[in-house]
Amino acid sequence: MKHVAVLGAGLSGLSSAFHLSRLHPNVRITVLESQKRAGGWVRSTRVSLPENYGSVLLEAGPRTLRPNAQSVLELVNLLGLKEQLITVPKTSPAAKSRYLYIPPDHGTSYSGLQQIPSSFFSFVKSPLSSTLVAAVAQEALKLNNRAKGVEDESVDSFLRRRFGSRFAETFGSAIIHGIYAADSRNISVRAALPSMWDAEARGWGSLVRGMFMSVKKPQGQAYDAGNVPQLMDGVSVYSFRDGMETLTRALDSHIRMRPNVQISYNAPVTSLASTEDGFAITVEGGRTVEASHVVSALPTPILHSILSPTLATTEVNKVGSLTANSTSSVHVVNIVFPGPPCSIHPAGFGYLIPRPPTGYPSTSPEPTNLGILGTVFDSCSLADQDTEARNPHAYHTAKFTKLTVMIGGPYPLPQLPPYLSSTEVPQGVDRKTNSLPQYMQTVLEQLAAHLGHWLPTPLYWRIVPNENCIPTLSPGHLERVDELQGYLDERLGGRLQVVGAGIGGVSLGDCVEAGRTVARRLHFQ
Ligand SMILES: C=Cc1c2[nH]c(c1C)Cc1[nH]c(c(CCC(=O)O)c1C)Cc1[nH]c(c(C)c1CCC(=O)O)Cc1[nH]c(c(C)c1C=C)C2
Repeated sequence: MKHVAVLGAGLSGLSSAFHLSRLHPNVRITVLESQKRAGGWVRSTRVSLPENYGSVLLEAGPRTLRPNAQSVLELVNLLGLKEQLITVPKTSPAAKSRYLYIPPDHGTSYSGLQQIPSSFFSFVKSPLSSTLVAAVAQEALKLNNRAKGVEDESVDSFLRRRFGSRFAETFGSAIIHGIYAADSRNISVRAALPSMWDAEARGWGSLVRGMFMSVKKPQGQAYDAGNVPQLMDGVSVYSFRDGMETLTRALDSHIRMRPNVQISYNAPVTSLASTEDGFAITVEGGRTVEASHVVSALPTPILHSILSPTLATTEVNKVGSLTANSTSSVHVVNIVFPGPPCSIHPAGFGYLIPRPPTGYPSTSPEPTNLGILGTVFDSCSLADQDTEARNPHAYHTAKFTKLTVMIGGPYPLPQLPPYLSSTEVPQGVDRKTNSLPQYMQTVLEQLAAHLGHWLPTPLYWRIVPNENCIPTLSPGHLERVDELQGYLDERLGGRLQVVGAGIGGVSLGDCVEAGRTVARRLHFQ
């Protein structure tokens, strides 16, 4: 019997195991996960609030999905999750109103929270419009300035080349903070913005021209999504009543029930060696698993560390690209304030903060600047996760407001306080000093400065350190992936497949799609 070992039970590993078990019911599948749970960076927790505030659903990682990822809609259908969906309409403020926070020392004539123009009214009002209009108008008239033979470049250099430096520094750097928590000068444009790269080529050097030219859409694959795509009509983003972990928990439970799948938790892989007819996989503690095929959904540096010691010196170079990308670490700070969202922040998605004009500090953060990348106004999109806030007028009437501050990425990470949540602070300490840890005091001071007003003492807060959570897909990434997969296919006959955020893209949709594709790519004679 053929036996596939899936390494890692984050979303990519779970999706691989799910689709493998569906497509190949006669193949044995073993999932090896280093942690005590599946789901990787997707973690949703319901926390009880003090007094009579009820409970709140908090996300430590990704919080929303976009409806364009067909492979995720398929999972929603196949796993029976339709009843648990929470959708955010395109007409809601959370979809329409997005902000940039421009610090006073940014070198612009305007500062503070500025709405990114999305309607005629906001366009007339927003000082950002002048930067946008000038950049877009000039781009359409600019000659082709992509140097011959250039196969990739950074998002920053691409946007600078086409839209000018102000646009790249203000919008480009902020968007890349929101997706990769990284410096836009280190992110591959072909990996991050492939449609823009293609539009430039299509429009004889102009993205704006290229956007107006029709593209032949590739024949869509058939996804078994039932009526879920119809439920997504007019939807901007979506999640689930019990948070994003609904998806990974459902995958985990489904896979565990399949007769051909076995999942081992607390089973970190320490070595992966190819043998005559497959692989010998060593798990911490000494257990060896023999498999005919391997799907690695591990972070690429970890795959490198378990694979390279088993290779000959000449071969180690060939898999060197597994360590070519660095990773970003982010402190996710969930805060719950008493009072309705309208008393805390403007209606909208949240805000992103561009890169400082002087660049990122290289040493530990200044006491007054923790390196905030942006803030998400969770109550505006995900209030339905919290019973007490679930009503159409929640923005004005909810008892509490939840938001998330994102810290770190290209900034040096601040030192964590001794207590990582308000419930961990020993009662005596809190009562005596009646104060928050310095870290949280600074977060609240900075947040108040961004929002332009005083903030009440939070009902609850927690800091979740996410070490190395997002790979920085640097220029040349796609080419390196092609070379790596080519080498592995040639050397191992396609029996080792590599998936995951560090290979096929960092969005949840990318991860699910990669698992689906790998199950179709593996052939068992
Ligand atoms: C831990 C923090 C994360 C930051 N980025 C990601 C995580 C998990 C991953 C990520 N964020 C977005 C995407 C794009 C995919 C997509 O939805 O198409 C990815 C891969 C976009 C995004 N960023 C934030 C939110 C709420 C979203 C969701 C979609 C949307 O409505 O646009 C907020 C946010 N994430 C990070 C920061 C610094 C930040 C700041 C507001 C880092």
